Amino acid sequence: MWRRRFAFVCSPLVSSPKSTLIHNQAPYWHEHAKAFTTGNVNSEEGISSKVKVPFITFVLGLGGPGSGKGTQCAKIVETFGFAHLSAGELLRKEMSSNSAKGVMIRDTIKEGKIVPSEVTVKLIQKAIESSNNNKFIIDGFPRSEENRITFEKIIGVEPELVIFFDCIEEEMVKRVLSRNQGRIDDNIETVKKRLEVFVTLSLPVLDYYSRKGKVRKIEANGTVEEIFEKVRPLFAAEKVSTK
Ligand SMILES: Nc1ncnc2c1ncn2[C@@H]1O[C@H](COP(=O)(O)OP(=O)(O)OP(=O)(O)O)[C@@H](O)[C@H]1O
Ligand SMILES: O=c1ccn([C@@H]2O[C@H](COP(=O)(O)O)[C@@H](O)[C@H]2O)c(=O)[nH]1
Ligand SMILES: [Mg+2]
Repeated sequence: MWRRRFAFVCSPLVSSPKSTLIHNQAPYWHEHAKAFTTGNVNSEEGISSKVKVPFITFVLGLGGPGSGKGTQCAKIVETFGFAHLSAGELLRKEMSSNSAKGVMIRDTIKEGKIVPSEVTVKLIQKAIESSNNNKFIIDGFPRSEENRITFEKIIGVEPELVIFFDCIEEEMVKRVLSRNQGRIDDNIETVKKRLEVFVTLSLPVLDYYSRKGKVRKIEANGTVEEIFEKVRPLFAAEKVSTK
């Protein structure tokens, strides 16, 4: 499957001079590219411009819990055909096993803390590998600078676009507490901790991408439709490929 996908993956963005592929790192895509492309790799320069890698969009968890990341990602998927990778969902699936790792994930989520980066990145990596899509919207990740650095080291790509759902705290808390999906972290104690983690660990990620000019802030207090009408133009813009 990986071979087949690599043969068809084609993003004008990543093969342009503006490519955000991180040369000198990129071990993950680089290794696959070497294995599955037909001689376009120049080993001295890293990945050549002809090598295709998936177009990746991150939606960061910088809007905080309940800011509407999952809801808006679902609409982006429906409208623009992205594959939705929710880091939180991947972790929740993994935690349902009673393995030591599952228990560790459960305890971490319950405390509103961040699961070790390697665990989350491996789950994301597996999800990308088993997908037939070539563009991914990653919801709620990276949660910290350490997450970001680990992702870039292992996966070897940077996001084209970072959408920040900026929602007032009162509204976020209200939404989370009425979500009613049985999540172990949807209670006031954990929400307070998650908000703290958001400010101390996730905001620096937003700062990092802001300095690179990648962040688009969406005011996320209105209705789902109102918010999506602000999201839509980001994907219609020339810069973001939805092909
Ligand atoms: N604009 C909105 N207005 C009212 N309710 C909303 C809006 N967007 C999402 N919701 C509802 O709020 C709850 C939280 O939304 P969602 O799950 O999308 O947030 P999230 O940012 O993914 O949160 P988390 O980080 O906790 O996963 C859900 O029950 C969702 O249906
Ligand atoms: O990259 C991540 C994403 C999530 N977590 C943990 O999961 C919960 C819930 O995440 P949601 O995105 O809100 O569904 C989050 O509070 C963290 O405990 C993580 O560790 N790393
Ligand atoms: Mg969510």
